[in-house]
Amino acid sequence: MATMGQYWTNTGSALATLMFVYTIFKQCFPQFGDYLEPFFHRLFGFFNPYIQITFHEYSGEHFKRSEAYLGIQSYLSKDSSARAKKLKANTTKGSKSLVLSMDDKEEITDDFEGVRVWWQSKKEKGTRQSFSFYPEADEKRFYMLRFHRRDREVIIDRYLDHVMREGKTIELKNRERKLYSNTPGQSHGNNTKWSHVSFEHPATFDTLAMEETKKEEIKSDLVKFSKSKDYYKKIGKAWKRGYLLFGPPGTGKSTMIAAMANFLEYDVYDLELTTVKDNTHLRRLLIETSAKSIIVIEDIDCSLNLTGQRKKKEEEEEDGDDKNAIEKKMMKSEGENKESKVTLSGLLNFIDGLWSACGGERIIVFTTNFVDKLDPALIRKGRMDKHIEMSYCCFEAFKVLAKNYLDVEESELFDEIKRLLEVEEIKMTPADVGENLLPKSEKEGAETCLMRLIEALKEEKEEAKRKVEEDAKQKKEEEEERQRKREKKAEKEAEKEKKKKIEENGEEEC
Ligand SMILES: Nc1ncnc2c1ncn2[C@@H]1O[C@H](COP(=O)(O)OP(=O)(O)OP(=O)(O)O)[C@@H](O)[C@H]1O
Ligand SMILES: [Mg+2]
Repeated sequence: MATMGQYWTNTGSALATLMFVYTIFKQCFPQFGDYLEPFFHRLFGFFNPYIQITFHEYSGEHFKRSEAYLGIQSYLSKDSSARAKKLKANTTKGSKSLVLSMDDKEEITDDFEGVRVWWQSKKEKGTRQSFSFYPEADEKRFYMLRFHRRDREVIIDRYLDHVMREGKTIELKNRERKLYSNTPGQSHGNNTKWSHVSFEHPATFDTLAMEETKKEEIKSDLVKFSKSKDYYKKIGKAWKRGYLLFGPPGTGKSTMIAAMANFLEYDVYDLELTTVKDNTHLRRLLIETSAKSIIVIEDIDCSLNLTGQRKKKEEEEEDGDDKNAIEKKMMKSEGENKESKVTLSGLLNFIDGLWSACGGERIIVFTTNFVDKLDPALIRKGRMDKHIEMSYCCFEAFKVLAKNYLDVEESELFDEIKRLLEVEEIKMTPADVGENLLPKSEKEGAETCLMRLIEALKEEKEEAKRKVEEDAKQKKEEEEERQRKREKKAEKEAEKEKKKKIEENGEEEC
């Protein structure tokens, strides 16, 4: 098959001859020039049935590289690296890897719906006359697309869209993902702004300790969401989804968020509500988030006074450890957010108000240790669409951790661990299980670590037993104390009654 280059050489010489004849003719018979020009144009068109489109690297605005050029570069990178003989390797801003593209004057073909097109990478000298230390800066690069004029419709209507779409997908895949936070250091007036670092958390669903079925369910929910742009449009809903992750500390809520972000290749916005000044500031931060991102609010139960009145009432009825933990968290958050005026309704608007639809393809995640303490309005379905309980380590989750930490899939010690977790129902968080499995020195083998875990589980059992006994003892003491108080009160009442009667009798005698 002749390349476009060869074709062009042949056609080019025919056209050059034609041009030469036309120029001579115009010089000899200038009076006929105007009449014959359209005729010559048609003749040129006859010899050259190919149409060409150029895509320049800089389209003029603020020295910004043209989106179309970058899209084409990404699109062609996959074919170029396989087929072009001369390649250029570039690092693009925000890209995590080298982008390979064809070098200048290289040509590759592409086929689409049975139509063949030719792409060429070209450069031309700029028109600037001044001397430059950087001759390259004076060169204008562009891609040239050529196709037969009979394919015009396919190319204009569908192929260019296809190139842009595919190019964007490759760009997104190559981009360096970011972790944003609204830290007080980055402020604008009184309002904090997003600042970012590159997102490099290694957690994945493979390393996440959780039942396989639950993991699969979450993964397919995420995939369904990420592919449902048209569906959300059809049902008239903004393209976003809310997840509520709840469970005790150390059960993997934050790890799950990282796994979700890595799975979908989304950016993460870690929103610290306590540094948000008011609802307007919250809205501004929302508008500044990009699509394909997860917006996270950790420990929503202790973010601001969102659970306010309801919480106070319930806390009065609360007993035991939960109460102390919440009080501590609330006191901490109250100290932190004296300045913040974000309200519950402001936050609800953030999740599903009119502004929440800008950008699209966003996941909002709340995490909490105390799901029962949250206002039902905040977590109802439609706002937080999926509630995921992160729980203590089960045997299946332990096996994932054993594989991650020790590369062990089978061991005689597994039976004992299974018994402790399933029969004895010992509660240990994946964080604690992981800590026990982590080799503490070069010499420690898998068996030592598994033994340590067994000991820790047994200790945990003893500890739990002791705690139950202590709780029972404390309850008993409290009950005795209450009983003593009741008796004391009754004694006082009786004495009062007696005194009253004596006084009444004395008055009668008088
Ligand atoms: N399900 C899990 N799978 C794998 N590792 C886990 C899991 N849960 C906890 N870990 C390990 O324990 C550490 C703490 O977990 P993580 O921070 O995700 O817990 P958390 O539920 O967010 O806790 P908190 O409520 O205190 O924020 C992680 O660094 C991770 O290594
Ligand atoms: Mg966490």
